[in-house]
Amino acid sequence: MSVHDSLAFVAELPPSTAATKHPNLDVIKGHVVECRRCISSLAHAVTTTTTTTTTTTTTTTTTTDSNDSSAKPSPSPCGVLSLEPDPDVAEGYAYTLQLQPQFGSLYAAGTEACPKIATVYLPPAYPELAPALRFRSIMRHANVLQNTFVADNLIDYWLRHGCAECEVPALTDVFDFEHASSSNALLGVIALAFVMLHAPAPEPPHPLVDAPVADLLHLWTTHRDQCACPLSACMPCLPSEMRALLAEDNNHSRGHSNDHDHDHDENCSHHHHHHHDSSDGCPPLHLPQRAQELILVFRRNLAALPQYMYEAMAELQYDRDRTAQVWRQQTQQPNLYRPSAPLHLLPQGALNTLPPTDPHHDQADAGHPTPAAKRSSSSSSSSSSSSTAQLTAPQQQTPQQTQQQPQAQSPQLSSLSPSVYVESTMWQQGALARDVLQEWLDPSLFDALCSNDRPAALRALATCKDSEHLGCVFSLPFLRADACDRLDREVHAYEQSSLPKMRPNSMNNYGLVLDDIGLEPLFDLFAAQVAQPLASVLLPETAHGNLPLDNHHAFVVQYRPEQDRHLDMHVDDSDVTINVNLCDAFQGSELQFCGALHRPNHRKHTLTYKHVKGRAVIHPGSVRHGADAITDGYRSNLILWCRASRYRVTPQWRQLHMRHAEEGAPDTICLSRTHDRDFHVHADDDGGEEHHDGSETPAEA
Ligand SMILES: O=C(O)CCC(=O)C(=O)O
Ligand SMILES: [Fe+2]
Repeated sequence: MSVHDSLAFVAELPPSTAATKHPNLDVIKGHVVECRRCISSLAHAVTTTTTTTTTTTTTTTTTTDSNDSSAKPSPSPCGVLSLEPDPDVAEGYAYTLQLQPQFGSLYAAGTEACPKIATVYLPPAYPELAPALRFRSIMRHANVLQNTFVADNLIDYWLRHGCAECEVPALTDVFDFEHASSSNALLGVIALAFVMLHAPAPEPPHPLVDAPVADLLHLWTTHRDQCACPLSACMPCLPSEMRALLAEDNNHSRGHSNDHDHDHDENCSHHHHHHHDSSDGCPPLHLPQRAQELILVFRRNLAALPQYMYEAMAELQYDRDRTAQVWRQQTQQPNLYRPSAPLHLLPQGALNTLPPTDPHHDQADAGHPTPAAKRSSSSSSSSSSSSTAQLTAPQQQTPQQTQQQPQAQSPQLSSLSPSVYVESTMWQQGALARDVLQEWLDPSLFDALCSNDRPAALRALATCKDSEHLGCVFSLPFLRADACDRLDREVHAYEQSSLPKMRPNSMNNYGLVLDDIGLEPLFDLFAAQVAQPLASVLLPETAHGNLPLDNHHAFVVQYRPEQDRHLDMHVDDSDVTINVNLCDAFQGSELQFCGALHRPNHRKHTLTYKHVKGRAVIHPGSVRHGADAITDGYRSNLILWCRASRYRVTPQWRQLHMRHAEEGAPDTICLSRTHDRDFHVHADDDGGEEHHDGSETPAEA
């Protein structure tokens, strides 16, 4: 089945589905079978099975085959579509779509069939949530559009245009998004996801391509000069420059008001590309020649934008994989790197009952060199050409082979040995997870995680730093000192390589995204096995809803007096943040905490924290914080932003993000130069600190 064909699917809904209903919840199960003209059939199928419980549905099915019961689906299903209530979330508030491997996966955008079943978390149909917004949140949580900004109007365009080549109708023709039941809307959105992911090139043009000149100018002149979004990239000159250009012209040609031009433009929309040409009776828009030229360039850039975004998305993933692969061959610390594999959560207490990785392993756990220490202590170099070949070798090994090898290979293990890239099944057995965690974690934390009464042990280990105000910033021993050094060394080594460096966010010029250099699996493990239990024991439910921390962003930040010195006040794009100090030979650079996002105490100071090597601070991402300027030495910290994708689609999460009136004047220390419009009203002085672009934290905007 070609990718093109895979666009088409139809849901065969068992008649029984209408029976099991919650008033807010439509349970749909069906087989996805290969078929063209599918979306409309799907729309019809869903509409007819859900209308019984949906009083608000006014969906008008414009499809012609709505009564055509003879349209038999193909006998060979290519996947299973199952929209079910998420058991972990309040009834009706999340859905899961599962597709069988051969159907491909929303996770595997632009690639061939994904080897595992995809699960996509779908938000509820908030009536007030615009379809574009809803769609974007789905795509974000499906990891499809991460790191890619997609303008709402572009999504609206896709909603309205469908995909002619794929015989996918405009989804707004099929679904009444504004009034549809949740299932209707969600399925429409899923359909749209498929259109987007599989639509053959060329991509639909940016909807602004055909926008009236007056609209383009309005957008342009009201845009922020320093915005780093793709729309800015399309503008051939800064908004302020365009404003100046137009103001200059206004002095010459008064009498052509903008309003008048706008009306005129709407009526003559077919002439957008030729404003200076008034052959059909539309009077010309009076613009300086230079502005007209720039508008044309703007249109051309806009037309290229969707294609550019798709390519950027695919390239991003490709580059990331490639960089990680190259770096893994060069690094002197390969024991940092582990294979990518699905993680199976270990139940509480499981860590201490698991067998060691190596059955012949004669070292006890505590007080002995860890497996990694042993491996690296006997390092000798091997040629990089052989390591290249070896890199892929472990994947062909069976678990038995892997288990039989360590005894024989142990003495010759080099830093480039493939044996460190342990067969992925080892992760699933949990044995490797145990070894890895032991290599990294402070023994007290490791023991607490292994404890039979894990919650009590973790609680005893953590110190609440802000009990008076919030009770949600804790500190605890986290990494072993040698693990801090190992990671810091690795970041330095990588810094010296010529490989591409992704900075953690727009507020940092130094530091490094660790997920990009091959450490993603390691931090998957951290998120699941360490952050998760800590968060559920220490942090209020409002941080993450006690839902799986299934997504993360792992990076290192670095401060030196002559480099990045401080970090402006901000909230993290995380539900739970773990911030571990790797090097504490510094002066200043204290971490300041204020209240949680949109809460009355948002800009009230709550806590000053001084980092200690190996210790972590754990806090909800929504708590405002920032780092004071460093005055001497060097500080580096590992930051793990953990996200619970399923929490972010709940009403509880939305509730948390509702704005509350502030309590009195803000504390100066809590002011954010980049996020507070009233910064200069309250700030004592300008401080002389450099400006940062705060695009890290759009939630504050
Ligand atoms: O410097 C620190 O300890 C905090 C860093 C931080 O908050 C961030 O990178 O989001
Ligand atoms: Fe932060």
